[in-house]
Amino acid sequence: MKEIAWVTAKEYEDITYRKCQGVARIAINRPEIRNAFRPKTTFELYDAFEDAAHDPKVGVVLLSGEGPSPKDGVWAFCSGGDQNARRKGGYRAEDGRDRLNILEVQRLIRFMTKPVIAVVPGWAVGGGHSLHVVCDLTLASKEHAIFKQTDADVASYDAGYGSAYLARQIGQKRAREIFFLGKSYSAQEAYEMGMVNAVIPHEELESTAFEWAQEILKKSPMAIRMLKFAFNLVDDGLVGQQIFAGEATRLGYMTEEAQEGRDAFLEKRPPNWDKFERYS
Ligand SMILES: CC(C)(COP(=O)(O)OP(=O)(O)OC[C@H]1O[C@@H](n2cnc3c(N)ncnc32)[C@H](O)[C@@H]1OP(=O)(O)O)[C@@H](O)C(=O)NCCC(=O)NCCSC(=O)CCC(=O)c1ccccc1C(=O)O
Repeated sequence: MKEIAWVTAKEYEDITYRKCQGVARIAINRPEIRNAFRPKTTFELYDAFEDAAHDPKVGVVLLSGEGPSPKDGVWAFCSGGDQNARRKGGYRAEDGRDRLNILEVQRLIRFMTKPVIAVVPGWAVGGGHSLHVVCDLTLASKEHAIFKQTDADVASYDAGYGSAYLARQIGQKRAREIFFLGKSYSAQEAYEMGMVNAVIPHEELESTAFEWAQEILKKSPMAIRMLKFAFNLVDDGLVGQQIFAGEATRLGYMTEEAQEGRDAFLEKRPPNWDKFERYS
């Protein structure tokens, strides 16, 4: 198996952040508690995703979990909100305020122009399950990935992408079963349901994810972002329309016609539209 020459992009406490050949890899690094996230983790995830979103050299992001746990050797992608940090108004941050800021991370994954691949080496549970759902693609460890929704066990409910969008992926009956019963599903079962793209031998999981990213990087970045937002549009309502239309505006800005509009304003003259085709 070829080693990937990851270079650390930034040091954090709760996550790792690396880059290599157009791919960014962000991983939660709290393996002793199955990579549960506290507000600090989500602040760091947001910061790293923002960097990856705006780095012109990055075209694909991998989201994963470090492991295995030094305590018992078990692998995890993420086990959701850290229940130790949970208070009445959300998850207690270092500033003493209670937050639900994983939802901001979900939106960034959803709305960024680049595909995000969930690389699931072990448990994907609760809010960790929702995180894989919101990613564009999911690759799962054949031996260690387990998918489970425990939200209702701890009186939580991701009522957005984690549940309703999951139902768009695998159907209403299956999604309701996952949430209402909270059973564990293997990578193969998750694949058969349609919420996992491929089941990969654990040893090859990361290299396969990297290869998938390299395949995506061979495609037109414009086509990839238009496709991502086209896939999102129908489920994202007016925000989906806004984002897709924003990309259409970007393409419009690239035309001579749009440049004539800008130039005419700057030159304090009426725009000359006559030279542009009025397409039927
Ligand atoms: C993940 C398990 C199924 C793994 O089981 P197992 O392999 O048997 O390991 P354990 O012995 O249970 O766990 C090892 C160790 O880790 C600790 N731990 C595990 N998960 C968590 C956690 N989420 N928080 C805190 N600690 C955790 C566990 O206590 C053990 O510690 P020891 O000291 O070694 O004993 C199993 O661990 C499990 O079921 N975990 C809990 C899963 C869970 O219920 N997660 C929370 C779901 S709710 C949620 O995620 C909401 C967050 C969210 O996305 C959201 C949704 C909607 C609005 C807002 C939000 C938001 O912003 O939060």
